[in-house]
Amino acid sequence: MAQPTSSTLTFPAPSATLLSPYLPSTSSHNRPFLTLTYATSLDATLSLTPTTPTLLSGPLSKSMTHYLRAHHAAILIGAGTAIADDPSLNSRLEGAEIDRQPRPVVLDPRGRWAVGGGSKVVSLARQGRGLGPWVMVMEGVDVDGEKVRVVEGVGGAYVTLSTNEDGRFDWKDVLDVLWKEGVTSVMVEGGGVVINELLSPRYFGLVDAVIVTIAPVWLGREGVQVCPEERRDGEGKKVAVGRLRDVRWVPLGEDGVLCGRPKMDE
Ligand SMILES: NC(=O)c1ccc[n+]([C@@H]2O[C@H](COP(=O)([O-])OP(=O)(O)OC[C@H]3O[C@@H](n4cnc5c(N)ncnc54)[C@H](O)[C@@H]3O)[C@@H](O)[C@H]2O)c1
Ligand SMILES: Nc1nc(=O)c(N)c(NC[C@H](O)[C@H](O)[C@H](O)COP(=O)(O)O)[nH]1
Repeated sequence: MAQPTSSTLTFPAPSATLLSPYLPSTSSHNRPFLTLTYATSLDATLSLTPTTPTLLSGPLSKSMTHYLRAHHAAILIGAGTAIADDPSLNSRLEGAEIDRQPRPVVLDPRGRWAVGGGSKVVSLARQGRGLGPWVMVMEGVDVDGEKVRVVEGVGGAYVTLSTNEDGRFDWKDVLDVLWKEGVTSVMVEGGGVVINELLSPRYFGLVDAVIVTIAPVWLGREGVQVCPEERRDGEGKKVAVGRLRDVRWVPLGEDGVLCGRPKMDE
């Protein structure tokens, strides 16, 4: 079988069938269906360091990511990933025309992401191969006018959102903004801060599906690790944060893809 190229990826139908129960369904709770997805090493690490783009997914699981992107209305990342990776945030799946492209959303409360004409996401939007990004910033932050011009020039927007005392958005507010803009599903791709926050006891219940690619490699210390805040019962005893139910393992090349629906332990 031909290896997928970076511009036109295909995802085999039998694998797509295995993933189908985890794809977004009509939301029954007035917020977008939220899929949390990422690739991790055998030591639960997302990247070698916070600023080192690290390819973990093999060709087939990379195609899966683009298949998933084409099945969500939005793709969301934190500013750390936007800065470290200069990601494309579009779907390069064969046949994913502009009407199947997800809306890129970046949580960037302080407006740190240096989004400019040379950013991949902007350049793809200019070519009609992706949508302009929505950048969520905190109230009162002074965003450079040139960045606003570039983002708005490709149909994106800077969106202001209130923060808590730690300068963080409440995920319910983030989802609320997206829902009001007509976004019915969002694929959250990372990075570490975002993933660990969504897996924390406070937000665990917001995640509808988890799809994790596990690559056969160890990255060692100093990487960005998936390790959410601990959870304690009424007596202060440590308990598991939660687990996945309706679990399915999908082998994709040398990677294993774990799918499930999160459930917080009673
Ligand atoms: N393997 C993978 O699947 C994968 C996926 C994504 C990123 N990565 C890697 O992860 C690394 C980056 O991870 P990271 O943890 O440094 O950054 P991150 O992408 O999680 O971004 C963190 C930043 O996002 C913003 N943010 C996140 N949650 C917020 C909230 N609730 N409210 C307000 N702002 C919020 C803040 O600015 C925060 O500093 C990079 O090396 C990248 O390559 C790997
Ligand atoms: N599925 C997956 N496998 C990986 O090995 C890896 N490093 C990421 N990382 C996710 C993160 O969001 C990256 O920034 C985008 O994967 C960049 O990829 P694009 O240019 O958008 O295709 N994701």
